[in-house]
Amino acid sequence: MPDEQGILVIGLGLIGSSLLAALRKNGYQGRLLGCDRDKDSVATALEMQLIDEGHTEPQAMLSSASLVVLAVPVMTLPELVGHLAPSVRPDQVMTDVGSTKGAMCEAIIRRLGEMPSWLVPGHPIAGSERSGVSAANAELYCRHRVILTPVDQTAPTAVTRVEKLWRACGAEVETLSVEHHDAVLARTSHLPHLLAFSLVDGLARRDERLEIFRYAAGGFRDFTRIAGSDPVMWRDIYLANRDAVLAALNEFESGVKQLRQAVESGDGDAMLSILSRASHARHYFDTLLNQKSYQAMEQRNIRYRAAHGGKVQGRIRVPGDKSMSHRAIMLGALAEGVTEVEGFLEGEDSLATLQAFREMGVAIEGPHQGRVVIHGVGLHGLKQPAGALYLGNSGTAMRLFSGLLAGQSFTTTLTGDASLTRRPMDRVAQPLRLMGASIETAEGGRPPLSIHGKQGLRGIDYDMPMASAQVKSCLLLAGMYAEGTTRVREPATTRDHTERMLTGFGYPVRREGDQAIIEGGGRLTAGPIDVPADISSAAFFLVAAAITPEADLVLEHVGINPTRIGVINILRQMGANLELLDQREVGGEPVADIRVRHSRLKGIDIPVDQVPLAIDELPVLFIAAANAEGVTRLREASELRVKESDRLQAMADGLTVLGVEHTLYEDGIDITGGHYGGGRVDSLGDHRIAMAFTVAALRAGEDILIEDCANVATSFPDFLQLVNRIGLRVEEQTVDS
Ligand SMILES: O=C(O)C1=C[C@@H](OP(=O)(O)O)[C@@H](O)[C@H](O)C1
Ligand SMILES: C=C(OP(=O)(O)O)C(=O)O
Repeated sequence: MPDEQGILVIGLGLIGSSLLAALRKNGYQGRLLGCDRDKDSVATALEMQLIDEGHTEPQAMLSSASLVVLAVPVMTLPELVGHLAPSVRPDQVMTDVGSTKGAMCEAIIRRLGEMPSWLVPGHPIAGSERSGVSAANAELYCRHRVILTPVDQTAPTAVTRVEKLWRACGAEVETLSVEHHDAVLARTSHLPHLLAFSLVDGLARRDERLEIFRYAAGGFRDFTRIAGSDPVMWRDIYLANRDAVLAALNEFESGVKQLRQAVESGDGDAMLSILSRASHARHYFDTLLNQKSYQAMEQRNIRYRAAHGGKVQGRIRVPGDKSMSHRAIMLGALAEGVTEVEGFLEGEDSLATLQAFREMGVAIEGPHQGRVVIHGVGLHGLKQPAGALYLGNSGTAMRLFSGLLAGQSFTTTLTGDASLTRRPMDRVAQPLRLMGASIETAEGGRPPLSIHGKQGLRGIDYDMPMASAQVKSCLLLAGMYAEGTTRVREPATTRDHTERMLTGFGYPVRREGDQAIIEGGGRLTAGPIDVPADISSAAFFLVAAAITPEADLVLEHVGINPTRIGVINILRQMGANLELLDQREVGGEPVADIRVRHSRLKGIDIPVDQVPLAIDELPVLFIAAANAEGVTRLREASELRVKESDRLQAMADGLTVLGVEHTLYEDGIDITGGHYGGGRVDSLGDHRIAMAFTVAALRAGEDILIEDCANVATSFPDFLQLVNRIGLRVEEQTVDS
């Protein structure tokens, strides 16, 4: 709570009186004072017990408060500040709530010569089309943003006191410069209001009998709700923020022009490209608003509480393969024709890839229940995106994009979240430079990456220093744009989805021993893609069933590409009871239903050739090892240290918490199986670590709390529902951090 000696709110409209209501409700103990020129508003505020004392003259109450909130219209604010300034004491602080800041500050400077140090310009981003003291709402600021725009003269202590005021009402406080605030608000608030006013006015004037209102459907209602707002207030906003509003209007008009052209010429693809980009952006905005996206959730801690024990029984299908989902969008976008994808993974990683192609002008329908339709633009049809492409948490996306963007005629920048920004990108930047690409990285070869177009790539012979399907795929994609032949040699077999899918799209990739070979200058032809369930997601359930007495589980339609089945080979070698049922081939990829039952596991030395084939499944295989008899040894797995987290360290730390005996090495780990307990482990924001420790709870002596699990949404959005469905008891807790 603010430690103010009385808070005075001048202006008892919705904003001012809601602030009073919120302070009252949240337990502010000092005196609340209110002032409004309209004496009825003062009387109502007293009656509603929003204020302890009220008046129609601000001067009369000024000395009784240490903090004053000026909740009056923007146009009258400079005059009021000028009028009160001579009486302000050094211990007093004032703030305002106006929705434009630049013109207000200028007008105050004109009156007073400079901005007073005690005035903190502010703007709560909250409101409603309702107005007046009787609409006061104590929740109005809860989880809403308040933007403060202090200037050079503003006293930092004054800013801190105003921040405290708003935080006490549940608001999130942020600071922006005056100019930045006005430009952002012009786009996000002033422009939409202007459009709503104009649309209703235009339609209503043209429709004498006001038929539109009789037949207006939800769309009209939703779009025009804000046209009911206070006209005087909005006139003042447009007078005050003229230049920024005009700039926003210019951008809007050029967007409408594009859409108009598409409608006029009947260009369905152009329409779809604009509409689907907007629709997706709106849904994305919704998940941010509802705190559903992991990026929004990252601000808070999503914690899993996994009860110890539980059973594993049933028949489930885990979501689509992440590696194939990324590649389906990429090749579909670059193909000629329309690609229909089934089984697409609607996780944040593959959605980031999808969004990036929309930003490069590709029309994509969906995803809807795993179905995506991509209107390919051909190998040379991508358009330069307006800004950097944000690839979230996805190493696969960033590395594969590097290859295909190196072949474009425009320049792009690739960025990602905090985890991706720590991951090594030199492994792709260096060989791409050998092909003639021009790529800049941040220090240490980390993202962001800037990839300059028009470079004229040439094929190379490349010996990969590490077994990485991402590097191999990056170079094969660049190889399509290169002159001559590109050969990539891998030190151990890695997943070959790129090669298979390219071949499926009519672009041949040869295999000679340990080399994948592609010729430049070909083309891709669209075709349907059926993405099987992801064996990396299935792995959590394979281990869950293998370690749990009486378990019997069937996982449907799982991809069992030979370059991905390390987890099956390793578990079988440990003695697991796995059956591959109804093996079949779907769209060039082998698929099976996998039945797993409990059996006694024994420790093994994991064969090194299986490491790349089980690279993402190793964390959960450590849990199998913790439940096996004897020691399981892993070596030559230092790649685990450069994934979403340092997975060797993250797993070792968690195993220590549970009391599982182990020894960590630079490139591996020894784990001795046995009984273990529970405790609080940290996933370090890594989805695979979070899910591995969830599975560990099945055999733990006590519950396991897993911190920082929002990231599970990147690869396995329904994980919690599925584990609970088969018999684990895991609940999600949200902890504000
Ligand atoms: O090509 C791919 O789709 C992937 C390759 C692997 O990475 P590396 O190539 O870095 O080993 C794997 O860990 C990642 O989850 C997906
Ligand atoms: C390593 C992984 O993904 P990426 O490299 O795409 O971030 C993973 O999913 O485990």
